[in-house]
Amino acid sequence: MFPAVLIVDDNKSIIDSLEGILSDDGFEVFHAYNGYEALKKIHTESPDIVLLDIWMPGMDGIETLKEIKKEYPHLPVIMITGHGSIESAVDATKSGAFDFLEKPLSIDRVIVTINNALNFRRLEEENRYLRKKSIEKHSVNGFSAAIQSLNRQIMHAAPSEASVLITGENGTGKELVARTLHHFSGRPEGPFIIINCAAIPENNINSELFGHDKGAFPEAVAKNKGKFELASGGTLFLDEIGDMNLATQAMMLRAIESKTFQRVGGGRTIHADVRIIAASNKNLATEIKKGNFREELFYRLNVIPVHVPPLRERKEDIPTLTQIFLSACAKDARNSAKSIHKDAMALLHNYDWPGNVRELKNLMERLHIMVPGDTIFANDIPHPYHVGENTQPCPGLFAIENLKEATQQFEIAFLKNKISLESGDIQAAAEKLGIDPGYVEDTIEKSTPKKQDIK
Ligand SMILES: Nc1ncnc2c1ncn2[C@@H]1O[C@H](COP(=O)(O)OP(=O)(O)OP(=O)(O)O)[C@@H](O)[C@H]1O
Repeated sequence: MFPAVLIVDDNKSIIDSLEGILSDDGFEVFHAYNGYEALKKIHTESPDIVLLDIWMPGMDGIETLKEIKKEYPHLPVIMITGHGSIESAVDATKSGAFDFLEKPLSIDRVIVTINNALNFRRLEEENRYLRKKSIEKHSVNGFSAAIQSLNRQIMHAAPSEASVLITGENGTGKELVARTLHHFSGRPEGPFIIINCAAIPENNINSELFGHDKGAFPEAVAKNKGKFELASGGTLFLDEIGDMNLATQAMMLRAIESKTFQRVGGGRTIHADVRIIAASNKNLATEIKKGNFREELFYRLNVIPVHVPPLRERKEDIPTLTQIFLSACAKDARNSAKSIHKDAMALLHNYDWPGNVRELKNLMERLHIMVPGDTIFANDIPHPYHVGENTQPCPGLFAIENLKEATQQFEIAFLKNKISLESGDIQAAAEKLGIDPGYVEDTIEKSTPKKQDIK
């Protein structure tokens, strides 16, 4: 398909000559003699680019540009200016014009500028597409009340410039929350820079955070920007902030408070336009009491506290997350997503997930690869996850010397396991085993110590 260009000029001879040149170069060309007509043509012909004269009677080029940008913010517009009207052209670029061309028009420059604008538009579209994909990929998924409330907090906190402190166990999704905050902030186009505070080598920390000038220390053979500077215009994510040493905490506090810093070996004060988001899996209040964390820094970071609960406290999210991860694996591998049998799901439900969502995601990736069929059954789930199924059903079974007692112990463990696979539903477990639910209930009840039995 040929790119379509709309030329807007009240001067017929300019339209004619541009139309001739651009048609010869393979463009589809439309024209309009004034701003009103241009807006209509954009609506009916959907051009890929507009060449717009600044000086026109009635609605002039700048006004037309503003109207175009209101409705079609991504449509590139190149202004055509008379000789000596550079100031208006600069105004136009401030109002969203891609570039300007000065009369008399040079054919080469017209073609180059149009191609630049089209390339830019293509890149922008690609960028928007990738951003959308990335937002989908980075959504904090789950229908539990806890996740719904977390998403509401994210939406409230994101547009503000205030610091956010995210707490939660490993693998609960703290980095994901930080990325989502950045996506929905007022600076989504800016960089998202991560500092893993637990992983920076102590001897290098200043330079890592604030950069260094050439010659600052023997290894500094060239100037280097630190993470603070790299995050300018975007978000700086301080992961595992609880592991930052006290001296670095003091420097960090100074930089956050003054919004300025200096490179190592550099005298110049650099302004940092950075939004701070921090995360910790440690209880910082406890760390303050122990003298490991600066109280002032805590208050600086904790302007908006956000807690991500562990997966064991929101097990109702497991089916949704499982499905999302299996679909993502299938999409990456370009094959179809596997489903999970309900016995396998019961196992996932019984497990406590110490590694939280990361552990669930890793398990799904493994099962997607290792399970040959379309369905993941309970016996496909690796053993550590068979909680309640008890690979060691009755510890000490062989130490029992009485056959009747050993049989009873085994029976109890066996029944408990089947009940847990049915998510606690005795009726369903009994039905599967083809026995009377009353019998199952009695057996389990007999095995449960009564209050008066507990001395
Ligand atoms: N609610 C969720 N929906 C979808 N994916 C999630 C969710 N929560 C976490 N994940 C995924 O789980 C993995 C671990 O999450 P993340 O790295 O954000 O955890 P974390 O709390 O920052 O971990 P750590 O404390 O170890 O740094 C990531 O791949 C993330 O995309």
